[in-house]
This record gives sequence, C-alpha cells and structure tokens, in this order.
Amino acid sequence: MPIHEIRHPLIRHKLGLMRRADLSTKNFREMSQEVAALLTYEATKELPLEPTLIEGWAGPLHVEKLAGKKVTVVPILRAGIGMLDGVLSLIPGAKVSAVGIARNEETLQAQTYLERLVGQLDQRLALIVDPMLATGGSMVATIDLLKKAGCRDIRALVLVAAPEGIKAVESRHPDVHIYTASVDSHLNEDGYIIPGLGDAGDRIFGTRQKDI
Ligand SMILES: O=P(O)(O)OC[C@H]1O[C@H](OP(=O)(O)OP(=O)(O)O)[C@H](O)[C@@H]1O
Ligand SMILES: O=c1cc[nH]c(=O)[nH]1
Ligand SMILES: [Mg+2]
Repeated sequence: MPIHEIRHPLIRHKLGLMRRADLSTKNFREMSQEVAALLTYEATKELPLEPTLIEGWAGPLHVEKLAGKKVTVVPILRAGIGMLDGVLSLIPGAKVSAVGIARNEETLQAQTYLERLVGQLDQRLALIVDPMLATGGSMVATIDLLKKAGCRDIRALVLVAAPEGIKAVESRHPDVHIYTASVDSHLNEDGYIIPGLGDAGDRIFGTRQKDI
C-alpha cells in the first residue's frame, strides 16, 4: 500500500495546531519541522541493518548499523525547505538535492525552475519533502526528475495529502510510497486542499497568504 497516513497522537496534535488560521509563522515553521521528523521516523522504519564489531567499554561487541543505501533528502522549493531540518535532525549525514517547482496559480501546472541533484542517486534512497500534495503535479515532476537521474528508491513525505494528488502519484509512480500526517477531504476550485493548511509556502516564509 503506497500511502501511509501516520496517525500517531503527537502528529495528530501538532497537525491540529497547524490548521489554526491564527498560528504564528514561528510556530508553523517549528511544527513543520517536528512533524517532518516524525514522518521520517516512520518512513525509515524498515531500513536494513547489518552487524558490525566495535570495541565496547567491556570489550569487543557486535552492534547494528544501517546497511545499504545512503539517504538524499529532496526538498521541493520553496515550501519543502520548511521540512528539511526536521529530516536532517534524524539523518544528519544525508545529502540534499534541491528541486524548485512553482505551481502556476491559474493552470495549476507545475513549472520546474531549479534542478540541483547531487551525488550518485542510483545508489541512494531519496526522501522527497513538501508540505502539500494537492493535484500531485509538483510531486510527479520531482519523481520524474529523480528517476531520470537513476534513482530507484523514492519515498515522499508530505504534511497533508489530497486524494487527487495521491491518485496522480499512484497512477504515474506506483512504486513510490507516500508518508503523510493526513489524507484530507478534497481540493477546492483553486486547487487548495480542504481542510488543508492554506498556502504552506506563504505560511513558512511569512509572505502574503492568498485569499482562498
Ligand atoms: O500538488 P500540486 O498541485 O503540484 O501542489 C502542491 C505544490 O504547491 C505548493 O508549492 P507552490 O507552487 O505554491 O510553491 P512555493 O513552495 O514556492 O510556495 C506546495 O508546496 C507544493 O509544492
Ligand atoms: O492547499 C495547498 C495546495 C497547494 N499548495 C499549498 O500551499 N496549499
Ligand atoms: Mg506556495
């Protein structure tokens, strides 16, 4: 099942606060990072481990370490930056590949303006971060770029997902697992998620919020 709605009490509580229209920019930013960290915990639950021999305080000892692919975090600019540090708080050694995509407000088409993929993506697990999965256009475009660069193990972390966006990702990229704090009801006529969070980029960057 490629969609994972993480119904952890801490996530439910924080997301409930984030839905408040009067939440300050500071608190919205902090909670975006906190929920991102909690989603990271879930998205990495099945990562393989391997035994390694270390010198412990009482002598040689077998412990476990992460095996296999290293991680690249892929924030979709701008709003994805609001989740980046939350992921890095748990995976501090990860590489970061930035993708800049802006949704045209009239057509809702995703337009790519930056592609800065680093490292050997064919040997890495990519964790895409973006607060909102609405029509799915931005996420599908990002996955297209990563696959073109050879990446085969891709997971998406989003704060809120609309059924329309989930369907779009599932039909184009059924191998990509989506981890979200909430599957919301639907999109409104302007392509905003209901109940959603409003314009996540504006709330994270403190810019004007569109009248929706
Ligand atoms: O699923 P979609 O219909 O593509 O919509 C979701 C995208 O829209 C928002 O970004 P926006 O284009 O507003 O850019 P910003 O992050 O620079 O604010 C959001 O952060 C997603 O990237
Ligand atoms: O609800 C939405 C949809 C797209 N982008 C946002 O920031 N919010
Ligand atoms: Mg925005």
